[in-house]
Amino acid sequence: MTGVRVLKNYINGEWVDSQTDTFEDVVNPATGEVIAKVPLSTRAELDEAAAVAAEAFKVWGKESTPKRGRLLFRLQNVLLENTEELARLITLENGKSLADARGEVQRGIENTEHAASIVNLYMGDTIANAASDVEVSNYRYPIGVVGCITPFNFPMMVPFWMFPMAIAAGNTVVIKPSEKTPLLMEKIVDLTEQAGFPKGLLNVVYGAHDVVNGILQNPLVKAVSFVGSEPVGRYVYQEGTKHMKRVQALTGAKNHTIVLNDADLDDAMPKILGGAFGSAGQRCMAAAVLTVEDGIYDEFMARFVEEAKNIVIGDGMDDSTFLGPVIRKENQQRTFDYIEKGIAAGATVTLDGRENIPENGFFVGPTILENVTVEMDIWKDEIFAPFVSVIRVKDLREAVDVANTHELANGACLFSNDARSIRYFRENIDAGMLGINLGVPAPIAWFPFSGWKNSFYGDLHTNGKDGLNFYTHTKVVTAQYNTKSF
Ligand SMILES: NC(=O)c1ccc[n+]([C@@H]2O[C@H](COP(=O)([O-])OP(=O)(O)OC[C@H]3O[C@@H](n4cnc5c(N)ncnc54)[C@H](O)[C@@H]3O)[C@@H](O)[C@H]2O)c1
Repeated sequence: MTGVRVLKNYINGEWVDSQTDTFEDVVNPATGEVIAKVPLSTRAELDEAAAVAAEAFKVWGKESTPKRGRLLFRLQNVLLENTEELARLITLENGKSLADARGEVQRGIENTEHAASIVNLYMGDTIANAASDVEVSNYRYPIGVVGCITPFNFPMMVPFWMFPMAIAAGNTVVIKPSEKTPLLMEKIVDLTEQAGFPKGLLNVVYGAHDVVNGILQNPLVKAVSFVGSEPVGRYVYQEGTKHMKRVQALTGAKNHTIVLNDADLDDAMPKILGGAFGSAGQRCMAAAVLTVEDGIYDEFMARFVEEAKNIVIGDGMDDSTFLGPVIRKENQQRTFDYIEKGIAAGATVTLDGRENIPENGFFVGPTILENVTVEMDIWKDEIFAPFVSVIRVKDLREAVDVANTHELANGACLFSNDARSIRYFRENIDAGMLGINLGVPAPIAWFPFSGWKNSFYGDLHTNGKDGLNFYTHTKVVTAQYNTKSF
């Protein structure tokens, strides 16, 4: 393993070599070049990280809420000083354009700010007069060690949905970033050290199935926050709850974007292109299916295809790039296979992502298939690539029915300026995150984020006040003070 840097676990404030004999390549998807090796940490290393975090919790769990908030505000400041370096690191290992990476960094910073702010406001509630002379208070306490498992597609934003809020609430953390994008977490750890994080507060191990099982089965881990694909999220939820953990699992998506006859195409077009092809379609809010109303279909498609053809493909490091690569060669091949599956099932390829792509790296051009039906795999499966399935619908009702047929109901978008249509959409669509005249509604730290049906398993969502609730448990104290005798 000469020449390529090998990442280390981060346990109790120290970088330590993994004793594993299994490593994976960290690859720049724009070039195929191996840029580092990541260990698949052993179960013993995970257990050690959990034990260290449990020890650190004995102190951190008793710290005052202002102190916890201040630590996170310090982290926020350090992050603000390093935004460009963070964005470049995201692009290097994930492939997304620098513009997308910069946006991701901002959202991570906002999540830190939100966690730091909210913790002093929402750690309990009181009813002063619940009954005659009776006061009821709901006190919130941290739950202990939190396990965080994150995906490759948002190596900064998703960890920041989790660990700042967990730490603000008084917990300690073992985080396992995706083995495909581990470099960003290494940088984040450096920044937490600069911010003054105490030893053991945040620990990092790597790997996939074995180490995730370690997190799910270790009795010291009290809650698990997962974001990733549906099959893995389902497993994490089932295995975690089997081991009596509190689990939230945000999983896959197949978001439908509805374009109605009255849509303002000048406004809608760049947003839909961004939703479909931004971050190479590797977003849980990607516009994977377009349902377009009959009356505007031809005009919309003519413009959409023409503009998709003009998208600049290349290394995300180049500021002019709009569409970077997908994460791995297998993902590229899998996407090409879906084009063939679509053709075999009767769909029409309007724009073929196998054509006009750079030779090196794992690129897929903007891909558009028409005449798609809900029986086809290209509609059913989350392809997670710059691949759009288009369905012509007769009206909004049909569009909503199509979207509601899908089990991966993370988000949905509507392009219309008609108030009645907007209300019908909002009231009848079965999805968690809605965009009105927006291609992709970005997660906002101050609001919950999660989908419906199989896009989310668990009870309490990420972000917003729900985030704090997930990382705490309550003591409700009912007290009678007998003040009547005063
Ligand atoms: N709902 C959301 O908010 C949201 C946000 C971001 C990403 N996602 C989803 O994440 C997916 C893309 O990320 P990904 O490809 O990294 O997901 P993934 O499910 O392959 O991996 C997610 C995490 O699980 C681990 N993992 C992988 N295989 C495992 C296994 N067999 N057992 C245990 N752990 C395993 C990975 O190491 C990683 O840390 C997409 O499905 C996307 O929709 C969802």
